[in-house]
Amino acid sequence: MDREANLPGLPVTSQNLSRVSRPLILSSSSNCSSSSSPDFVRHVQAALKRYRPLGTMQSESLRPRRVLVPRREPLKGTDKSQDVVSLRNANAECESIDQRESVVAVAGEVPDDLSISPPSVVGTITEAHDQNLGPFRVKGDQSKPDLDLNLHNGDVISSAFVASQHLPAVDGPKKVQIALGSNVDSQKMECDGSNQVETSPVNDQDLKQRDFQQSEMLDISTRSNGVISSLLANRSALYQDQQQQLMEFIGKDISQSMTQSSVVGSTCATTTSVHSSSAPMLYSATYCSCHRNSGSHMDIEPLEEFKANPQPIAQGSAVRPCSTFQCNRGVVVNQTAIPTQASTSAFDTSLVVNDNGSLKGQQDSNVKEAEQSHDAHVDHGKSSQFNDKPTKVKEFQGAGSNVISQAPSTRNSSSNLKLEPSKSEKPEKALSGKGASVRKKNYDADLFFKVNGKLFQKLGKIGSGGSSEVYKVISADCAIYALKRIKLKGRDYSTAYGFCQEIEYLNKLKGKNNIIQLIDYEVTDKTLLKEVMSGSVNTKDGRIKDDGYIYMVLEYGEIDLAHMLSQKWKNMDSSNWSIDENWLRFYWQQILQAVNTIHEERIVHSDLKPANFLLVKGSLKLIDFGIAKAIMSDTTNIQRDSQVGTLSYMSPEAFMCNENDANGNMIKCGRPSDIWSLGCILYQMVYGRTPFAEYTTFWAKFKVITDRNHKITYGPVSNPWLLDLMKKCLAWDRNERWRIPQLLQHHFLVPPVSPELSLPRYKSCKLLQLMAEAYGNDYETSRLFSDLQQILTDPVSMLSSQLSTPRDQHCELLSQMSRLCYQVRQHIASLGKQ
Ligand SMILES: Nc1ncnc2c1ncn2[C@@H]1O[C@H](COP(=O)(O)OP(=O)(O)OP(=O)(O)O)[C@@H](O)[C@H]1O
Repeated sequence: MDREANLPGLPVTSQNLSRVSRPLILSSSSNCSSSSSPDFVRHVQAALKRYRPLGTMQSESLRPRRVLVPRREPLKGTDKSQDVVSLRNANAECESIDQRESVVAVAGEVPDDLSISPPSVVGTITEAHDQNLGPFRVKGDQSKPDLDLNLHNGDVISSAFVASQHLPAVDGPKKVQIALGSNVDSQKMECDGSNQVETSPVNDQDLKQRDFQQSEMLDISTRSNGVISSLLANRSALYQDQQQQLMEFIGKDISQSMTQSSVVGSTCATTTSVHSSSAPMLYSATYCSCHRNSGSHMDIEPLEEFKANPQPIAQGSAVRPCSTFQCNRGVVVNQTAIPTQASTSAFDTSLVVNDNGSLKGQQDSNVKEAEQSHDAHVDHGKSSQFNDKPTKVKEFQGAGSNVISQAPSTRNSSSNLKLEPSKSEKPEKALSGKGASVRKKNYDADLFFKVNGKLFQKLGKIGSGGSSEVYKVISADCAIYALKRIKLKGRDYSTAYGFCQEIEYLNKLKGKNNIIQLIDYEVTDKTLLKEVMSGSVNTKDGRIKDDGYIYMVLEYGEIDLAHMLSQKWKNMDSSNWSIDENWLRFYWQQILQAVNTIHEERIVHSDLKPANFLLVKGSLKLIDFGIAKAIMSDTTNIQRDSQVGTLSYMSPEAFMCNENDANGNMIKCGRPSDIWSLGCILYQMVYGRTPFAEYTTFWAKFKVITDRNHKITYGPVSNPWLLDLMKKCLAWDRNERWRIPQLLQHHFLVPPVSPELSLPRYKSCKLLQLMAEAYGNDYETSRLFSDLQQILTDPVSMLSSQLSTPRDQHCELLSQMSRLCYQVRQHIASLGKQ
């Protein structure tokens, strides 16, 4: 497809030159014809008349088509001849990319209650992770130079063509025509074989295929239908309306220049031409917005200062391959709506990209929804030039150091790049309940999250929990994070408070290296956050009606324990499995340490399960404090309104929370409840299933777990200390469960030396020494002695911080001692009988 050979070069005219300085390159047909090749314009008009009946606009917009016809024009004051620049799409590349993209969401959660080696689950996550780790290259049509993408499976992938290699040396301004189809499934769009960027004369067919999707965009065809003047008037009005909004938003007096731009916009009317010396930037915009939203229109508009002070652009400043950057691990990231240095290129600063990536022809109607959900295809109104530009520049210039700049891409070049203001610059409602202000998105919400003004590009969905979606994202400085997004709308207030509390806990736990670290967060409903943070939470009835999200930027974890476990079991030959004790010790200790950290902070997690331990750079870290509770200073338990947790890991008291026990005391949850959950996790690590996995319904589980006489079955294990450890955690009576400091000293983690060698340990207690000499070879007796020894010699480590007063703690120690003495007595007695 070398149609560029056929593209007639435009004659170099003074009008062409002057158009370089025209800010909004939205010249009317008449302007076009006067300022450009008359033949060219006639072509355009003829084509539009023939192929753009108004009624077909939407249906035609279904077609993701074409067309980049960048045309070089000389700079003002230069005498360089025009060149035709061709940009190509590579459908093969698109296919590759999209195939990978379809794998994005594979890393979902595995069931909490993992049974041994469920292959499908294991396979899914493993593949996802493996693939994530393995960058691959997508080579497209070899005839098309330099498509060289490093991609991550599961990532939202942006391709980058090295446009500069498609382009002749850029000597002057370029004219670019880009058509983006829309209304098409994005993947289909991107793979659509017709999505070729053709370099061609602007012929009828091209124009026919050009998609003018947005009603407020001036469509040339409407002009051809004789309504141009009214549309122009509308357009001008709309544009002024936008300006008004912007002015309100940024509070600046830009009325004069805005008026000017409005005038320019309206008189220039619509054309799909961009004249700039910085064509790469245009491509960059094209490329960016085309990513995923292949069917998008893009409106490009010059920045205000450019309009106000049109300058020809020096070539050197024009070619700034900054639209995409390649970050570590081969992730290609585009820098979509991120203009670079404002000062260097008038074209840069002139870009306003409206990426109306609606899939099914939705326009304004879907904006609200799209804004609510970044997953939806979104209309991206970008008004960066007026107020957000400095921020954006600041935000992303920081990325430079780690970035391998690439020339702009034409990958998704089925763009319809329109150079006019558009109503599609959708306002983004500030999501606060009251006083919602209107601001405009200056980024592609389909590709980016903005948290506290910082952009994070989506690389893929990691998983979703009961209440959230978690994405892998990359920041401007190329750091990978997990971004947890919780939708507030429709939730009851207490749940929403809980989510905000998670932020509170994570803030409190900052710097603790076995807790996932919160990098940044934003609660769009400021009132809600304020209430939680100030502790003035009055549980309101009803549900949250306003759109609102909680965004949490977190350290990124490679894999969670649930998936590690299923992988482990998958790798074992199930007929001949035996647990790897060192592996178990290694991770069990980390689990204990993580939970110890929060217990020391008087936080009960309440939802401990393998999926909530993440492997971050080789260490397990605890996540998901969504239902965690702080223990009030005057108690050892937390108050819960309802049963919470994940069934398979819920303690008996969590099931019976707030009920009365046999003595009429209210059953409460506290740290022992977490210990029970840990016992379930340990059990699962040992046997590959949770202790009550065979009871599948809620009621069956409820019944058996709350039955104190139910005996948990333990399969044989080679190490009796391991068995003992599980029993210590899964004692039905919460007072009998060991606390974490004890568990960290348990002989499974700290194996005892042989009885003879351990005798000196008992030196401090003659009674124990005597007993150990007599019965030390018996496993159970030596275990009991060991526990007794610990209470006697190191009671401090046994003190439970859950007990508020020293007296309670002493009583508890004595109770434990008497229980142990009783057990020793019983056991020794039984030995005599054997
Ligand atoms: N920091 C992170 N890094 C990588 N993956 C993460 C991270 N945080 C969460 N995930 C993944 O997302 C999943 C859901 O996260 P999380 O448990 O925090 O959400 P949730 O909505 O609170 O879920 P739940 O239903 O368990 O309460 C996790 O199981 C994990 O696989």
